[in-house]
Amino acid sequence: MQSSKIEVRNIRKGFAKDDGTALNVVDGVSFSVRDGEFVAIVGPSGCGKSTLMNIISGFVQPDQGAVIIDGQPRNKPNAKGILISQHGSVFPWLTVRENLMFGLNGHAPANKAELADHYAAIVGLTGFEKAYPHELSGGMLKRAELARALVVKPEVLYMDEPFSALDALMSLRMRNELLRILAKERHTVMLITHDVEEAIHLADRIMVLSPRPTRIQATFDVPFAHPRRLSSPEAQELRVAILRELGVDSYGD
Ligand SMILES: Nc1ncnc2c1ncn2[C@@H]1O[C@H](COP(=O)(O)OP(=O)(O)OP(=O)(O)O)[C@@H](O)[C@H]1O
Repeated sequence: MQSSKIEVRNIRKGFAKDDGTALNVVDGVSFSVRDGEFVAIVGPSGCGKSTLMNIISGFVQPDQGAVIIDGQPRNKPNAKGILISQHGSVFPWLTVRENLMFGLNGHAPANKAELADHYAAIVGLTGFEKAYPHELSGGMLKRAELARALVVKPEVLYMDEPFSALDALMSLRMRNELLRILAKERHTVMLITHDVEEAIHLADRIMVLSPRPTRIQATFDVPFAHPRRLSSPEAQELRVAILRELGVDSYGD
């Protein structure tokens, strides 16, 4: 039997509104993620996806419920799980290499630099190790973010709309890059995305969240081997089924 890497148990979360009433956001969400599994979460805008991800990665405390990682309750972030958010997290005052070295404790400085350059190379940033974030294009910045997350060898990668700021072509390139890296270095991944196609391209399983207060409305396995052909009838059928759950009629199916 495969072990559970992440267990999310009946999470509930609300926020206090200015008028003193409560905004109920997450309304009893439970699921588990296997070690090495890639799970994508899609849901309507504002339903509570980021709140749920922030709770699972330990940045926000739930009002009720628990997150269990490797059998241990999780209530604060740690280096075993890295969150890549849509806002980005590289330090603008550090170079690419320095950003990558930042999270590496317990290594000699020369080893840190070597590791940093290795991961810069993995994401295709060779030659830009000494560049500052403002000198990079949007796509390169996302690569730097990804390298910064991977260099600490996280057991879990939490990705909240990581490629949403990129144009369609660059986003597709980044997905392929991510799949290439994951084929070499297996991580457990949780991805939040608006993009159903992105979820079908990348994930082993896709959970559809309901509108706020959110619950899991449907779960779909993605049983297609990589590399995936998103234009295949099976992938298109899955896309239509997921969009239907999201209340969107798709044409051309
Ligand atoms: N710290 C907070 N304080 C008050 N309200 C919050 C807080 N964080 C989130 N919310 C509210 O919770 C709801 C869900 O927000 P959240 O960002 O989790 O949704 P989302 O599904 O990720 O949205 P989007 O699809 O637009 O990225 C929103 O109505 C938001 O205003």
